[in-house]
Amino acid sequence: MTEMWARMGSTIASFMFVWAIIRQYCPYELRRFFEKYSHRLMGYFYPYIRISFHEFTGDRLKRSEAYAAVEAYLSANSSRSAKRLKAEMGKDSSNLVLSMDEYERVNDEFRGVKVWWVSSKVSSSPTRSMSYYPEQEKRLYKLTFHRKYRDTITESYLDHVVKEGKEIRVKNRQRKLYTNSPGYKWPSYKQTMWSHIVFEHPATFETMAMEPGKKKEIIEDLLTFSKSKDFYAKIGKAWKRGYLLYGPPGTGKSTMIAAMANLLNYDVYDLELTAVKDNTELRKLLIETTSKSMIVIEDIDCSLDLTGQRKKKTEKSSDEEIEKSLKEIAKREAKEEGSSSKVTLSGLLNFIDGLWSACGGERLIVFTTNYVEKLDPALIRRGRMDKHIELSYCSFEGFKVLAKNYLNLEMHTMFDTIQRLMEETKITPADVAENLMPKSPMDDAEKCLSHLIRALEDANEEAAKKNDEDVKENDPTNEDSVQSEVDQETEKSL
Ligand SMILES: Nc1ncnc2c1ncn2[C@@H]1O[C@H](COP(=O)(O)OP(=O)(O)OP(=O)(O)O)[C@@H](O)[C@H]1O
Ligand SMILES: [Mg+2]
Repeated sequence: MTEMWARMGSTIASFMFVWAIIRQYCPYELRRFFEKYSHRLMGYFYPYIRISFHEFTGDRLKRSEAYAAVEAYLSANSSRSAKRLKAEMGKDSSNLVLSMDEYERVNDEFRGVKVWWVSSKVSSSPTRSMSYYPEQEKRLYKLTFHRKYRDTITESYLDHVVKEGKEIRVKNRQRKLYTNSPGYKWPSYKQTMWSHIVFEHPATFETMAMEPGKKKEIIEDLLTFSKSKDFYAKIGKAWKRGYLLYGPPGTGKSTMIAAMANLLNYDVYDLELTAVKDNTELRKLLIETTSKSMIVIEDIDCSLDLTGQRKKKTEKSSDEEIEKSLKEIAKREAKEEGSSSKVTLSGLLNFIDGLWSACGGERLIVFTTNYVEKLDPALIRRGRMDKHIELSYCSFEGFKVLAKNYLNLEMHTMFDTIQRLMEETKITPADVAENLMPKSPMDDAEKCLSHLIRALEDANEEAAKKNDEDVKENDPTNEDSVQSEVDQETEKSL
C-alpha cells in the first residue's frame, strides 16, 4: 500500500514537472490549440452544459446586472443549503444578508430539472507587464446542467432566476439619497456625476398631517403608477409621472417627498439645478439615474430665472432695445462666468419629457415651490407635471394626526378650543408640530396643548392687527394715508 502511494506520488510529481515544462516552453499558440481541441473532445463525452456569469464584463466599469441578480437569487437559496457563507449588511444596516462563499456549490431544482451553481474566481494578470494595476480577481458564478434540458434552462429557468433575483435585491437594497455637485468638483476617476448617502428619512404618509381623503387619493395615485408598467407601454407613454407640490413654507412638501419615497421604496435624486453647468450636463445627470427613483427639484422658482429667459425673448421690439439688452446679457454673463448655470427653460422641459426622459422607466419627477404662480405654464402643464398637489395650512384633521404622533392623544377637552381657533387662524403644520413637541421631560400633553393655544391666539391677534392696518391704509378719508400719498407725489416730482 505504501509502495502504491509512493508510486502515485512520484507519477503526479513527474506529470506536474512535464506540464510546467510545456507551459514554459510550449508556444502560446500551440497551447491554445491543445486547449481548444481538448474542450471539443470533452464535449463529445461530457453531457453537461456550463454557463458563466462574470461579475464585471467588458472594460470592468460596471457590475454586471446578471451577476448581481444571480447573487441575490442564490443568497436566498444558499443560506439554506451551502456550508460556507459570506455575510454583508443589508437594508437599513440592520440585517445581515448571506451569500455563498467562494468555490461553494449549491443545488437547485426547477420543474424537476437539477442544476448546480458554483461560485468561483479567476485571477486575471494585467495584460501589460508594466501595468499600473495589480493583479485582479474576477468573481463568477457557473451554472451546470444536463444538455437535454438546454431549452428549459435557457428559456425559462434563467428568466426565473433573474426575475426573483431582482425582486430580492429590491427588498434587500439600501435606498440612497443622491445629490449632484458642480462639475468642476468631480475627481477625474469618478464615473458618476451623483454622490450619495443612505436614505433614512422616517416620514410616512401615516405621520403626515393632511385631510384623510386627500392623503388616500395621493397614496392610490402613487401605487397605481408603480404597478402600471404594462398600461404605460400600451398607451405608448414613457413610464414616469410628474408631481408638483406647492404651498407656503412649512406645510410639508419636503416631508411628503420622503413619505412618497418610503411608500414606493424608491431612491431619491435631489437635483440642485444651480450646480448644473448647462443643458448637456443636465441630460447626463438624467441618464445616470436608475429606475425606481424620484428626481426632485426643490424650490423650482428660486433655482433659476427660467421664466425670465423666455420673457426676454418675446418682449424685445426695436433694434435699439435688442442691442441694449444683448449688451446687458453679455456683461452679466461675463461677470458671472464660471459660477452661473446655463440651464434654460427648454433644457429643463426636455429633461422632463424629451426623448431621453424615457430611458430607465419607473420614475417620478417632483417639483416643489412656494409660488406656483411664478412658474412658466409650460413647465407645469399636465403631461409634464401630471398631478398638482397643494399643501396648505394645518386643518383640524391635520392637527389630530400630529396630536396622535407627538402626544399619543386621540381626544382631549382642549381640542374644542383648538378647533375653534384653527378655523379663525392660519397656522402651518410645522408651527403646530413645533408647539406640540415636548421641550423638557416635565412637559406633559396639557402643557404642549396650551403652548399651541397660546401660539394660535398670538397668531390671531397679529392677523387682526394687520387687518386693521390694511383697512386704515386703504381708507381714502384716513389722514395718515392722504399725507403719505402727498409725500409720495412730492418725492416723485422732485
Ligand atoms: N403635513 C405635515 N405633516 C407632518 N409634519 C409636518 C407637515 N408639514 C410640516 N411638518 C413638519 O414641519 C417640518 C417642516 O416641514 P417641511 O420641511 O416638509 O416643509 P416644506 O413645505 O418643505 O417647507 P419649505 O417650503 O420651506 O421647504 C418637518 O420637519 C415636519 O416635521
Ligand atoms: Mg422643503
